[in-house]
Amino acid sequence: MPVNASADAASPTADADDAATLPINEVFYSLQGEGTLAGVPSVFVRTSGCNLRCWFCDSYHTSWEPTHGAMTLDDIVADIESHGEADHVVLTGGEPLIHEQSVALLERLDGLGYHTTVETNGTIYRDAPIDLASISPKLASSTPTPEKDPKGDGEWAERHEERRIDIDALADLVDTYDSQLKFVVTGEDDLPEIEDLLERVRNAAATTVADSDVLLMPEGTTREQLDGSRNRVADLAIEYGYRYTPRLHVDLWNDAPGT
Ligand SMILES: C[S@@+](CC[C@H](N)C(=O)[O-])C[C@H]1O[C@@H](n2cnc3c(N)ncnc32)[C@H](O)[C@@H]1O
Ligand SMILES: Nc1nc2[nH]cc(C(=O)O)c2c(=O)[nH]1
Ligand code: SF4
Ligand SMILES: [Mg+2]
Repeated sequence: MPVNASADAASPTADADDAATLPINEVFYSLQGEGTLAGVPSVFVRTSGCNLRCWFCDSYHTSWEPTHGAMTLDDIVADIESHGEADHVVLTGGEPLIHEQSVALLERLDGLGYHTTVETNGTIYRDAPIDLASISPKLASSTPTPEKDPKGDGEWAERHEERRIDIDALADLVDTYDSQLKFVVTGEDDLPEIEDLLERVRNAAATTVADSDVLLMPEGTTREQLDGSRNRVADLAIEYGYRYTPRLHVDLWNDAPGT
C-alpha cells in the first residue's frame, strides 16, 4: 500500500477506463535492480511489444518474440495492490510508451499514491504522471547486425538504427520529468557516442542534465557475463565522471524469472 493512499483516491476517469487493457508479459514484486533507486522494493509491470530490437535485450519475450495476455487496468492495479508492502511501481517492457493505455495506468497509480518509474528507451514522449523517467537511449552497439541477431539475419538492423535516437523525445522527457539517463555499456568504444549524445540532448533541452544523472550500466544478463563486464564499466564511470549502476537483481538472483 502506498504511504499516501486513501480510500477515495481512485482516478476520476477510472469508470471510462474500465474496459481498457494492456498487453502484459509479467507482473512481479522485487527490488529495483538498476539506477538511482536500486534496492527499493517495487512492483514491476512489464508490457509486451517494442519499437526497437536490441540484440542483447534481456526481455526477449517482449521484443523479439512478444508474448502476453491482455490485462484490464483494474486487474493490473489489483495485482499491484496485492503486494501490500510496495509503494513504488516500475512500468517497463518491452517499450511501455508505445501503448497509449500506459498513460491511463500511470494516472490510476498516481491517484492511488504510488511512486512511478517508467523504464523507457527514450524514443517516445507521452504526457503522464511519471515520478522518475528512467531513460535508456540505445547506442550503435545495440543494433542487431546479422552477426548479432538473436533470431534472424539482421532484418531489423535498419529499422532499429533509424528509430533508436530521437533527440526531441529525449529533450521533452528530461524537460518534463525527473530523469536519469542509463546507458548499457558494452565497452569503451561506447563512450564517445554517449558524450556526443549528451551534448545533443543538452543543446536541445531547457533543463540541465547533470553528470550525476548519467549512469553507465554493464551489459549482461547473467552473473557470469557481468563478472566479465562490470569492473571495466566501473573504471569508465570513474574516468569520465558519470555514475555507475549495478544490475543488483542479476547479482542477487542471476537470470531467475520474476526478479
Ligand atoms: C528490457 S528494457 C525495457 C524498457 C525499455 N525498452 C528500455 O530499453 O529502456 C529495461 C532495461 O534493461 C536494460 N537492458 C536490456 N538488456 C540488457 C542487457 N543485456 N544488459 C544490460 N541492460 C540491459 C535496458 O537498457 C533498460 O534499461
Ligand atoms: N529487479 C529488477 N529491476 C529492474 N529494473 C529495471 C528492470 C527492467 O527490466 O526494466 C528490472 C528488472 O527486470 N528487474
Ligand atoms: S528497447 Fe528495451 S525492450 Fe526494446 S529491445 Fe531494447 S532493451 Fe529490449
Ligand atoms: Mg530487466
